[in-house]
Amino acid sequence: MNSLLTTVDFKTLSTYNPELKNVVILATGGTIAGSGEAHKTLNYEPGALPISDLLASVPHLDEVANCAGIQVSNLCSADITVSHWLTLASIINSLAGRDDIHGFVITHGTDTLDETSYFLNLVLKTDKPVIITGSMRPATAISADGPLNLYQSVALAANPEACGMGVMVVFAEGIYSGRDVQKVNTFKANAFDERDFGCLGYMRDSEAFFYTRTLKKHTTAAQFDVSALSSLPEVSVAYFHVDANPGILDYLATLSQGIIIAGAGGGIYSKSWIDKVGELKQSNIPVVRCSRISSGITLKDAYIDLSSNSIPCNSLVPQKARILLSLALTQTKDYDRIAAMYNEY
Ligand SMILES: NC(=O)C[C@H](N)C(=O)O
Repeated sequence: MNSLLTTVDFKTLSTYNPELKNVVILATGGTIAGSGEAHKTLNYEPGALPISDLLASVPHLDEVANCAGIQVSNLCSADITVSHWLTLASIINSLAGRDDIHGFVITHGTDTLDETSYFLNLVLKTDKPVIITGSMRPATAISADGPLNLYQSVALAANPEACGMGVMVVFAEGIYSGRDVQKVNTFKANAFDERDFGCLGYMRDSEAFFYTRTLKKHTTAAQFDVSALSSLPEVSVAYFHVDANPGILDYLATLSQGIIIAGAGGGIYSKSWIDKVGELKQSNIPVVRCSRISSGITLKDAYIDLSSNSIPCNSLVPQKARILLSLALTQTKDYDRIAAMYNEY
């Protein structure tokens, strides 16, 4: 058993209130734990402050839930690895079985938060709320946005309405699905949105207002089980552009068991890439087509899928299509089965 699990004991909290729900906070780092000069939001150290400081910075948090923190890592989210994902999945899947734990919040850097959200959405085996949040301004900045994001995430994690909704992201008073959330601005505090679909709802103070839910499979309905894995099949992303060298695909094939192409328009690429993708199919390296455009869908297309050599991604962005292909490859290399997953998830 992971030694971090034994540290979760709500009754030892000086503020413990038996009337409230119990929420576990898993801290991974990011700007929400960043430290620097108050007026410099560009130059700071991400992942510098411990979870205890983050919790202490949120007034009235002990009125919405009893919170126990676990420091999983403390780094910039560009340094998150599959090993961190497997650790998060294993901790949450283990703790979710406890009757005295009602929800989870993960604090995370915003730059790869969309990827961690989708991965966990596919591999967690719980209906209990799992909320991911972060901040755009470091904890030490003027008008730091982390404390409100954390306050509202804990409130949502303690809210029974959030059960069974899949992994969600709370950011700048919006509630987003882990499947569709994407970062849409490099520096503004309102940095997240959902591909084409708006958001699931809003947070106002500690109250949640839901308006919609995702129809795609997740958590307890998903078929993926990573509990026995220490790594995932390697999948790389190739970005297509005018006159792109098909040799890139040859190179990626030496590193990868599957390849995602971020194609132009509806996920297309040149004849030289079409030929190369055909060769990859012969070599048993599945290729999934996505678009480098951040909205719309990528479907089967007579021009590009001449002999069904590639699998269209439906509506996932390349970095999320990569996660699904990696998980799919833990079960199959069959093109039809993988294609079905891109419609289900
Ligand atoms: N706003 C942030 O959290 C950005 C930071 N570089 C990270 O992803 O860790």
